Amino acid sequence: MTTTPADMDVRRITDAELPAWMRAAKTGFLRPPTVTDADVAARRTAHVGSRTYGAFDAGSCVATFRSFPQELTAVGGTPVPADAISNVAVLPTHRRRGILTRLMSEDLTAAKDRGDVVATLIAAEYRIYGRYGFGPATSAAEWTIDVPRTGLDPHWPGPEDGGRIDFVDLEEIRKTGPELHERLRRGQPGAVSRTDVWWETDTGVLRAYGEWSEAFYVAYRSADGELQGLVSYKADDHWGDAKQPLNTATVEWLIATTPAAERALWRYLCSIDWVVRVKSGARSPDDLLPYFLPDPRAASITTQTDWLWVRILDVVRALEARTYGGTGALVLEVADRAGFTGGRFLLEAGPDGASCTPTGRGADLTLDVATLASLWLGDESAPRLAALGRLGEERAGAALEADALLRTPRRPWCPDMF
Ligand SMILES: CC(=O)SCCNC(=O)CCNC(=O)[C@H](O)C(C)(C)COP(=O)(O)OP(=O)(O)OC[C@H]1O[C@@H](n2cnc3c(N)ncnc32)[C@H](O)[C@@H]1OP(=O)(O)O
Repeated sequence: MTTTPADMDVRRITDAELPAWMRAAKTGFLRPPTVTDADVAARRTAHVGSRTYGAFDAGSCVATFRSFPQELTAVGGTPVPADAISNVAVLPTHRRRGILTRLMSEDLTAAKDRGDVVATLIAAEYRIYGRYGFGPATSAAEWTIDVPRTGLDPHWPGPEDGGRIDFVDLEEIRKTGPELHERLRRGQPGAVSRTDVWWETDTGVLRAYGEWSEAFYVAYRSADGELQGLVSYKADDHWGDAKQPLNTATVEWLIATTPAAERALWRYLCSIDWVVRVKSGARSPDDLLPYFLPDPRAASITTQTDWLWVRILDVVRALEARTYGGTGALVLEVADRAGFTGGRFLLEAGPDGASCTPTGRGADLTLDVATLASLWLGDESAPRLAALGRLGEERAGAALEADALLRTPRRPWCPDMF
């Protein structure tokens, strides 16, 4: 007889259950399910501070879910506490019986009780998370650069601006990377905090996710010696029939705190002997990258997708945490089926911040909490959402006013996958 979630044990796992939990997670993600003692030891370290849930049917682990504390940068630079969700999997033998719904409900309820302002995740498929109040809040684009077509001078010996570019070893990355990333994410709406475990995993200290191979790490320092950019990249080994090198360099991540550092690092990647293609990795859709090239068409977008999904758990704190593009007032009627944070709110916003209070005034705009997430980080256009029927305009002109307040001059960006 098919069991339902009500018959199952849905709870935090014990330490002894970690190997079975990992096997279920790998199976759900269609990865070879083998789990070694070394994998378990690494995962145990990686999970410190996490909330690791499982669903058990007659004692065997059939679903996995994990959340951990994170900070998400709001527009204007204030970090808000987030419940970051990852490792969501239900075995194909147990799908579509409501197990994810039960796990999500437990985790979001706990996050709300803890005082997290939002929950965050990167969705495997578009249609999974909207029903739980998540909306796509940032997007990502990946460019492939055809290096010979860029028009860049192949004789380039290094930055013209007095800065320098050097290889960096793993120890140095572990030392300087976190500090540079902190500087970046505090000024980048949509960016999330990186844990020590992230850096240890990236640099091979912690091998919790299977195979690891060392990337090339390169730093850009400005003329006065300040570290302003880091890139991690790998290269393949592809040669043409007539022994021409046709290698592709693939960026694992590139973080930069100034346009000069971005320019220099992309220029560097396009100057490596043997490399004829550079794949940029997931960038902001309005990244400067193509316009660093004399011929921007040499960089074509090869992937464009939604990226960070946000579930607002506290409308008042979320709207008060950010800054706005102008001064104005709007009444928002926010529907939240799950009951965490819906209601009618008066938003009185200005360039330095806002107040958001429950109100009895008539609504200017009506929207679902998931739609508010798409507006909150400044990525979406309110008139576009109105045209799609996702935003109800109760007062003529309110969508345009919302756009002027909420949308940002540069699009938000989350550099991380988690
Ligand atoms: C943050 C992350 O970790 S992203 C990774 C997510 N994991 C995966 O994609 C791995 C493969 N997929 C799975 O493991 C599972 O299918 C899950 C986790 C996506 C869904 O788990 P389930 O237990 O089947 O979900 P559940 O039964 O609670 O579904 C709830 C509703 O969502 C719908 N739904 C669930 N998954 C999907 C999907 N992939 N596409 C469309 N609808 C979906 C169900 O049809 C159901 O709708 P209904 O309420 O109208 O009947």
